[in-house]
Amino acid sequence: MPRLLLCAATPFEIAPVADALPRFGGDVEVLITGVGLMETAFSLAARLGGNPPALLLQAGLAGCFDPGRELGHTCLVSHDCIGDQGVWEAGSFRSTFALRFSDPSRAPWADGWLANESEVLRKLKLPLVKAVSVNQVTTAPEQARYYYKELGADAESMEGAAFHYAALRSGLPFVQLRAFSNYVGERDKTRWKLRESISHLNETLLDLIPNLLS
Ligand SMILES: O=C(O)c1cccc(C(=O)CC[C@H]2O[C@@H](n3cnc4c(=O)[nH]cnc43)[C@H](O)[C@@H]2O)c1
Repeated sequence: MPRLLLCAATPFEIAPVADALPRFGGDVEVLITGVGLMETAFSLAARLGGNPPALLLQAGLAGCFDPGRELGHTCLVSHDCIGDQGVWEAGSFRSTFALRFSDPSRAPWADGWLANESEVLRKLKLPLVKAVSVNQVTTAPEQARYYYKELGADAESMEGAAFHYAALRSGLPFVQLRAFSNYVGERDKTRWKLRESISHLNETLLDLIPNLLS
């Protein structure tokens, strides 16, 4: 019975670790959730409804908002949220919380965030960042400015919030690990650090997993 569920949106992001699974002797199970919030939420709900593992780990690439941060490096996500659920109106964004469609402090939400308060996160020696999850990869500068400067997010992904939500609703400890593959808004893939970030992500995972299992 696996003790750790390793989730990723695509098989490419975690291929080196998936190939090395036998070294964990059956303790690690891989779940490829698909890209985006909806597929991730459903995959996790379906898997966790059965025989849940003791710990959830999500690994993947992310866009980076901070131009001073070096691409390729890994970080852990302490807080995630849904960035683009709401409306752009008169030049500014109003979330469904701001529109009063729902309560930003109703569990598992805390002030509009899905926070990871797990002890396990603080024990790992990696930078902690806030992240925003989106359905549409950000290209508009005013939208990027809103996520970075107003929300205070450092990272952008398309699955993190669904993972935090499913883990919090299931009451399971969890860790979200991301490697910065690109600066948010950069659409020229030759300027992404795909190879380096996937390789760093997987090296970090191979270090982290034995720690998490010990
Ligand atoms: O083009 C390729 O060869 C390739 C190989 C592996 C992965 C990719 C991806 O594009 C991964 C998409 C995945 O990564 C997250 N991501 C990465 N950058 C961003 C971003 O700027 N904004 C939002 N999400 C980003 C996201 O979670 C996707 O699922 C390509």
